[in-house]
Amino acid sequence: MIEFKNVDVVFGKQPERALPLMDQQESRQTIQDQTGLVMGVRDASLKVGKGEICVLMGLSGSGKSSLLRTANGLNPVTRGSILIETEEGVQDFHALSEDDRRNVRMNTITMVFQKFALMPWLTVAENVGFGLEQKGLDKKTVREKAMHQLELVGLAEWADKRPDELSGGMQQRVGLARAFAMETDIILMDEPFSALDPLIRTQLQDELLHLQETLNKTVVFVSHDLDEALKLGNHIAIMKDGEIVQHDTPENIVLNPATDYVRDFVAHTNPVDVVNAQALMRPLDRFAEEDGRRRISKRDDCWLKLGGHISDTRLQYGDSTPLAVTQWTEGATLESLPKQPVVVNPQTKMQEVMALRYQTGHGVLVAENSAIVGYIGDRDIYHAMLGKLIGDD
Ligand SMILES: Nc1ncnc2c1ncn2[C@@H]1O[C@H](COP(=O)(O)OP(=O)(O)OP(=O)(O)O)[C@@H](O)[C@H]1O
Repeated sequence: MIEFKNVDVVFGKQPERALPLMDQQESRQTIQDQTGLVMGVRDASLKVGKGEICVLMGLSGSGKSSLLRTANGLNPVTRGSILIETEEGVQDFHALSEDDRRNVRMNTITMVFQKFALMPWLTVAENVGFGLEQKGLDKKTVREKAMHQLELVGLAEWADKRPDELSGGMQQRVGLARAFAMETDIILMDEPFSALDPLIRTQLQDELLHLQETLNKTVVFVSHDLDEALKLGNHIAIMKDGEIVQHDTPENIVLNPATDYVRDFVAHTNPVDVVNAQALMRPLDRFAEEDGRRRISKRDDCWLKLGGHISDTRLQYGDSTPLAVTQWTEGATLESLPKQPVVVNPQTKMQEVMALRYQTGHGVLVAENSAIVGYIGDRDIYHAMLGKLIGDD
């Protein structure tokens, strides 16, 4: 876990001089004109839990890197604090002694940069093991750990080559392997894929998501690419002029932009690609209960009767025969579906939900841990298409 609490970053001599002006909400330009100081970040608060990827997003100069770099001491914190969960408990990073801070940097935090920063005179495996060697691990363990990480990123057979024999994408994979080899809980990533071709970039994003499934790191990831942010982030923090203007789930960023700046960012995003069943659905408690059934739609006189198991659940229109429901498995062919209501999991993408709605002729049910938790009808789909969040009537 890492938490940024009311972090201000000011560059220049005697940076505290900027604080009163910042508190008066003066603009960056005014602060610079009056003090000669550059405001990098103003009052940024953000918490990233274990297993989460938080993407800092914004235009060039919005303060993403300035904020990220406070998390391992590469940038000063002029005011505010950064709390980091370490083996010794939660620590206020900038209040620590130089030695303790070094320990946190060594054992808890790793950073991956845009440029691969590999040492050309070392082999690939030596590059991956470099930090571990600095930590004082013996040569055999270092080699084993390095090889394990190289296997994870599919580069084991390149272990004894020099970095310049590898393509850019492969070098960045080595960068990832090196970061993961440190086995730290927190990984900071500053535009790690920006220098790569689009195709390689997509592959590395997929690989990062795949690794994250098992490694469960706390990741703070800087990007200026909305598609990348939407794909990778459990949460996205959009920054403008040094401030976080919205910190939210990808779905909410797209469906409920907090300001015009965010709205402009997401204007060309198709919600179908981003929104999932969880965000689309209306939770069950939104539907009135009568005689042990819930009324799903007044217009269609549609009722849901929950059973102990999903297989006992029934959807009924008026007095017609109750319909059994069937669990949808991701990737199954739509054409072979019976004309029967389906149940999806909360992560199912809107695109698929719409296809299922169309194919089955019924609304779509959502289940989590084998219990129905919500329902997606046409109205919910229209709302999302119109950029409104579910339930805002
Ligand atoms: N070391 C520094 N000294 C002085 N000003 C700095 C320093 N680092 C960053 N800045 C300024 O702080 C502001 C925020 O920059 P920052 O690099 O954090 O933005 P960014 O959103 O990461 O942009 P980019 O995508 O271009 O990297 C900018 O005005 C920048 O010029």
